[in-house]
Amino acid sequence: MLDNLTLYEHLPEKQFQHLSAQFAREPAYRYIGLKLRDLRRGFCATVTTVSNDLHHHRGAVQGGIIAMIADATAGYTALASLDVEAMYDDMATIEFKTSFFRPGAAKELICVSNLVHGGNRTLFCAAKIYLDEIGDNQLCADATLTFSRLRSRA
Ligand SMILES: CC(C)(COP(=O)(O)OP(=O)(O)OC[C@H]1O[C@@H](n2cnc3c(N)ncnc32)[C@H](O)[C@@H]1OP(=O)(O)O)[C@@H](O)C(=O)NCCC(=O)NCCSC(=O)Cc1ccccc1
Repeated sequence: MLDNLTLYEHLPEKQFQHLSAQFAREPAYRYIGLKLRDLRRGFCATVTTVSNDLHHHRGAVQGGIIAMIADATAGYTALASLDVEAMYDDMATIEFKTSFFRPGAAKELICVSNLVHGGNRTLFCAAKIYLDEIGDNQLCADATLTFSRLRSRA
């Protein structure tokens, strides 16, 4: 999906299984058809098959849905940035900004996200949403997002 994927380490199997199973169960993601494509340490990629139900009146994907895709993908980037010992901690989005460059007119929306900075309590991520394939001419939206780590009480 990306040329420089080797920059990102694979997660330990049990952390990968836990996060990918949780992603697959997320009700809101299932509702819009958002699927996980890759999950590594500090990196996540997703794909959403666009149905007409996601469209606004001009026939492209509604902006809030695009922002949701960025939030979901970056949220899992943040979760996948944690050490395996902390794999049951969670994240809460506390802020994000999304810039829209092109209408979301596509069969698929591909989102790739990476960790920009991970502190003990606050994690900063970036996300890009592409139309159908990854490439500068296909860039639909760009987001920056901030997450607060919720430590597991278990
Ligand atoms: C937790 C914090 C971010 C910071 O709180 P602080 O500034 O330190 O303030 P304070 O301590 O005064 O607590 C205030 C209230 O916060 C809650 N609460 C606090 N600690 C915990 C905790 N450990 N666990 C659980 N809840 C906790 C609790 O209700 C408390 O109320 P209370 O005092 O009991 O009546 C809070 O502002 C918040 O929940 N904001 C909403 C975030 C949100 O909903 N974002 C959008 C969806 S996230 C998403 O989907 C992204 C994603 C994608 C993919 C994958 C993963 C994620």
